[in-house]
Amino acid sequence: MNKIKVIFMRHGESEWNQSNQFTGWQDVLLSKKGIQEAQIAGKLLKKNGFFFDYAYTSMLSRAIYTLWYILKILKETWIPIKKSWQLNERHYGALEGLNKKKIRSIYSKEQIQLWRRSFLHTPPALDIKDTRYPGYDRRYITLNKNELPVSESLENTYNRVIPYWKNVILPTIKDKKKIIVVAHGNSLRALIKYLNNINNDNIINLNISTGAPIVYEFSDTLCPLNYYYLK
Ligand SMILES: O=C(O)[C@@H](CO)OP(=O)(O)O
Repeated sequence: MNKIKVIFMRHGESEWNQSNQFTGWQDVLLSKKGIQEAQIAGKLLKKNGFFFDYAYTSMLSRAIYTLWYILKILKETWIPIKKSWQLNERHYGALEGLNKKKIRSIYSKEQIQLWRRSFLHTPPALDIKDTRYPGYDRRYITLNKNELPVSESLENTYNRVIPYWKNVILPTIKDKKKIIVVAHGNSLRALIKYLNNINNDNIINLNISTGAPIVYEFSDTLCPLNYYYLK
């Protein structure tokens, strides 16, 4: 059986990963370590003979820059790159910008863990008058009000990522194109939940590392088989 390999990758470490702040849709840059992770990932992909016809990423700089570093190393900066808000990190609502450890003085560790890793719990919402509301960001100008989040559970994230996977990414794979998807911890958790049929209780245990390429293998009829981190 001829396996189809698709690369999924979470962006390299961001400045806010480093300072331990909730990030979500806030557009922060890669840290120095994050840039190195992206470059190492590019070299690893090159060494393992990967090449791409098409790339997918989010509207957020940390994912876009990660992809650029990889494509630069592969000498494939010329391939089409499709950037979409559906691949963005989950919106972290009013938590965006706050320190993940410091909020333990306000909320219990268990509550924070449910917001961060459960499927159904939604972090406290942003007020739409808040300057962090994505409606004020020009890059989301084409989104209607229902699509602009004020906070998202993993379920809400899943509900935008999976239709995008089915309607946009999958047809490209069916068309025999080699693809790479550079996205975020929670948009990728949603995607892997779907592909691996992980139930709502078990998804709490799935974490995705920064800057590490994941090889996802599909059968020639596009049935999800398994995945592993490229070593
Ligand atoms: O802050 C975020 O946007 C994400 C990813 O860094 O955090 P978490 O690991 O809590 O989902």
